[in-house]
Amino acid sequence: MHLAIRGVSKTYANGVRALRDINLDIPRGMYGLLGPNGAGKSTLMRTIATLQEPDTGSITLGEPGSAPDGSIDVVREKDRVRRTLGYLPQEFGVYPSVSAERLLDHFAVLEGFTDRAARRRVVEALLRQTNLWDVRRERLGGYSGGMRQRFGIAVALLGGPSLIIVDEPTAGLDPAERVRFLNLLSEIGEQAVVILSTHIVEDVAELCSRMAIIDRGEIHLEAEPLAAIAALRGRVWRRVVSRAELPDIERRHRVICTKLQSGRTLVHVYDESLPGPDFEATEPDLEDVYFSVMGGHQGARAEAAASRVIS
Ligand SMILES: Nc1ncnc2c1ncn2[C@@H]1O[C@H](COP(=O)(O)OP(=O)(O)OP(=O)(O)O)[C@@H](O)[C@H]1O
Repeated sequence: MHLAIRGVSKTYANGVRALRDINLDIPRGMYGLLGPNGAGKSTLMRTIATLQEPDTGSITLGEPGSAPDGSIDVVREKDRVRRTLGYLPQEFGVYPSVSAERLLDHFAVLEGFTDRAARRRVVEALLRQTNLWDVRRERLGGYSGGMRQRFGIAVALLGGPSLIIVDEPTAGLDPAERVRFLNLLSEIGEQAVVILSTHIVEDVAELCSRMAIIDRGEIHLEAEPLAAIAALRGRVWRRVVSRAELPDIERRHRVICTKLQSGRTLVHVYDESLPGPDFEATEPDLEDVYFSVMGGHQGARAEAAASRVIS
């Protein structure tokens, strides 16, 4: 499976240009769509999930190289997409007084599992896969945020989708739940196209073999995270500074980001060579890539663009 997005644009009635000429190729596996609040992630996710239409552009789901009639036109053939789509929106409601097992069984009926025995098997398998089997009889209203998200994934997986869209799933999860949720996603990514939309850099760093960075409706980088990090190697320098020194550093250097580390301020700057005697080389990570791109450091951008692989 492969999702091809070509020239997709969307302007809302209030004049906000949420998507500007988006072009992406998304292969099987975990794909991270990373960007800040308001970047256009949900707009793109809802468009791929057939919940809204773009003003222009096309989206195609199919096997790479398959006959054109074997692939699905996502904008025009909504019913076909919905049959093979699992979508976990940013917010979803559950019936708080119903148990996970009953509600999943109900959704399985809607999904077309009319044979009772077959339906029980599917529901059990999904509850086990999402690690909810032991709590299947508890009311959903008592579930934690992470348990709810895993229940959402169980619902999304009914019917064996080949395209799964997960919009900002880890916001608000505690660290243990987050790891459990990401592990579940990576397992699913072995069989399907999974698009994870998030503003959390670590989610993408830990999980995704490919990614795009989106801001203000535009794609600023499409790359393999490891290649994008490698492209920055030798160009990121660190220095511990006092808060008073910071404005001067920001004036004189291309600051990628500042972090607090055990109460001290740590600055990362972008430069082709050692920017000064007080700096030392540091191993770049995906946060450096993200903030370099968002900060518009041209060098970083050009380098990262060179690592771009169009599949
Ligand atoms: N229905 C709508 N009508 C008008 N403007 C909208 C609508 N939905 C989103 N927008 C605007 O479009 C832009 C992109 O929003 P979108 O929700 O797609 O971004 P996002 O990256 O998902 O951000 P967030 O994480 O905050 O949801 C924002 O400026 C937002 O205010």
